[in-house]
Amino acid sequence: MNDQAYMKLAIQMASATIGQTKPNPAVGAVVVKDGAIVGMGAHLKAGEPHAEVHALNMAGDKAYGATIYVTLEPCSHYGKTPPCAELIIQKGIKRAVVASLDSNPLVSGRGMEMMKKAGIEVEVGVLEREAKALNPFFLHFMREKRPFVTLKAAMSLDGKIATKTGESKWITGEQARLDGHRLRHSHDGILVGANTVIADNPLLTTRIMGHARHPIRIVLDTTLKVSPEAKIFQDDSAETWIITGNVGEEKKAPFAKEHVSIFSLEQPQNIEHILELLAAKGVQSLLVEGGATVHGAFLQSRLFDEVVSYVAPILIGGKDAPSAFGGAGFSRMAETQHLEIIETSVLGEDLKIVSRKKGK
Ligand SMILES: Nc1c(/N=C/[C@H](O)[C@H](O)[C@H](O)COP(=O)(O)O)[nH]c(=O)[nH]c1=O
Repeated sequence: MNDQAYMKLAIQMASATIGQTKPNPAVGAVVVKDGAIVGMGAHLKAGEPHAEVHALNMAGDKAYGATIYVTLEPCSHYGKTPPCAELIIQKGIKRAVVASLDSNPLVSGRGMEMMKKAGIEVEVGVLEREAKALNPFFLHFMREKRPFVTLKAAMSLDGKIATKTGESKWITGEQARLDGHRLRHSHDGILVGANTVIADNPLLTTRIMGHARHPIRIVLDTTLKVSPEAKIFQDDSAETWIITGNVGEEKKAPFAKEHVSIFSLEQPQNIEHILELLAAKGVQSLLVEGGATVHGAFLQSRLFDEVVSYVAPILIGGKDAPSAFGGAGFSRMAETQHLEIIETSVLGEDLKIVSRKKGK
């Protein structure tokens, strides 16, 4: 087996732990000595040993003079566990092959530096793209210090998300809706506007799939006009946050529940401030389910990274039927937001289109 084959194995192990290592990235490591695998491991849970520790423990004294393959640059800072770069040095590893550098500018390259200084032969970039695809949200969050934002919309062929009377159940079929729940599972937070809560009274939990993680439910409601009777406040199977303006304590009182938190912002419609607040609360990825007004605000701010569109082969029509992106919109073609389609798939009778801003 060559470097790529061992790195592929490390990537495969890491891919099996995606979601369970939060807020840490999924990482895999393999230790090879004289052409034989003598240690392998993946980071399993935040606060527990990193992938390199598991692999090196399994290798024991065979680690001396061996090669280690890791999907992410070994950590160089004292977190909950001692730095892996130091452990790699102590164990006498001869060569370190790393797929991708840490994207946190504060530590990027430091682990490599430490190992190089200790005389270890280091190499970066083997299967880098595949390794980065393991943790798009974590890498983005470390680099941009704000959540990775996915805008999700389910629409008709003519781009409508509801009829002119507000009906929307259902536009897309079961498979597309199941896929939408997988998006909920993989994101830390799900955000909707007050109008969606009032119109749909959604639960916003991850259902219709196996072991599911519920994202934190976040409602943008500048004047706190939603009802405390809404499902997301009555149902305590997931946390619910309201981001609002400066509203009086008496308005907040009816929402006082264990799983409900209310955050007031000076500018509750400022997407940048909203994302700063969520980043400070450790939200690394945010799924925005709309509706049109909220999607319009994110479009105007251009602070989003991916758009997931589920398109159903139905025509709704009507100039008063809402399209997926409301708000002011752009007046000139030169201002429009360009994306690139990175994935399409057919789900039942519907089409799923995943687009990203260029260079994401
Ligand atoms: N109307 C459609 C969608 N509408 C999704 C809405 O944002 C809202 O989440 C729904 O009311 C579902 O809420 P709950 O969490 O399941 O209770 N999403 C879809 O994928 N297809 C559609 O046809």
